[in-house]
Amino acid sequence: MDTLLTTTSSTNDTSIPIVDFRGFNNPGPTREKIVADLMDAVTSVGFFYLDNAIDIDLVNRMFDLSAKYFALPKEEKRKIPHLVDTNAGYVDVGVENLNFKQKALDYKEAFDVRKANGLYGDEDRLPTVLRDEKDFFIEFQKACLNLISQLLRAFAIGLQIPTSEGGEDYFVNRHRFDGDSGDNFRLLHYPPLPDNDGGEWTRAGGHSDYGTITLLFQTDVGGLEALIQQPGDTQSAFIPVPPRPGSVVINTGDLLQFWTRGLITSAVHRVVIPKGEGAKKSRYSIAYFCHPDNEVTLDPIPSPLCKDLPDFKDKATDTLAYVGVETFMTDKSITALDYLQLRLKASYL
Ligand SMILES: O=C(O)CCC(=O)C(=O)O
Ligand SMILES: [Fe+2]
Repeated sequence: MDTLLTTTSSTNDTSIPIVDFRGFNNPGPTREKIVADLMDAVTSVGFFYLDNAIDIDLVNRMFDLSAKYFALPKEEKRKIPHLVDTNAGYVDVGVENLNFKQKALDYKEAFDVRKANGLYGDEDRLPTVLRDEKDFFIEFQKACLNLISQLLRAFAIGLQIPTSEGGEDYFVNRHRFDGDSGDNFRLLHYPPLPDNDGGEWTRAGGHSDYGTITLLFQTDVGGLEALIQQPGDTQSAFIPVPPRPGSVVINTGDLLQFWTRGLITSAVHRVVIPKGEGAKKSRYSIAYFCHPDNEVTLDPIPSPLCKDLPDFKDKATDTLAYVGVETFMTDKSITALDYLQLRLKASYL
């Protein structure tokens, strides 16, 4: 599995912005440039690659562990089934369909760990292979959370949140490290399609992410695509987000879109089955879905950049209509936890 992050795909032919995070921790012109680049990326595309952001050895080790977990017999994995109430446990093939409007089901399996009750979730609901590596598991999640808190600061700076409202700590104060939230750490495996299966499958149906931001680690097998409207184009189209070795893919989720009245985009994305021989290869990915503390609401934030924007309902509804969840928009004061549950209930069988 050491070769997982060596890839022959190229990122040259994608319009996904690439941001170098080196130097973010020192206030000054480099940091200002990084913040401006991030804001450009999330207000246009909602997806970007972040270079020099996380220790890639940790990521490779987590992929090794993930492969070990998914290699377990199905009966073993099914002993800890996913429960929607806690959003934790094993998700079998076809059980979660990220786009319930489309006919094709998601040919993937996943293991979800929640942040409540400690970083590693509910220990008694961790399979032995993961429990044996508890310290590493926590170290990895801490590395993700550390990167996330830097990004949350970057967005608060970029959105010019007034000091009286918490300034650069605005989002960090609502994503407390030890708070209970919908944070979800997810190992994903897209197995090769069996020959002559006859079913109608995709890898992950088109959807937007439900939280604040998502960190996504990919291996050498591509297939991730984001729905984007390029400058000058009248319509959106899916463009590839190929693996970029050493880099993290980051996308902004629905909550940032609601909070900023649509200034920040929550792009619809999907994972398609590669054509030809590629379909015979497993794809592994790892996601850290960052959510605010459960009680935070979807109301707009105090940013001068979005205070005069029209109600974001139309733009947000566009995204949500794609997956069929538009009705709740009449009530923006629902909490992040309510919203998460609404989206989960819509996607699980
Ligand atoms: O596996 C991937 O690359 C993306 C998965 C994804 O978008 C999700 O689980 O929300
Ligand atoms: Fe996603």
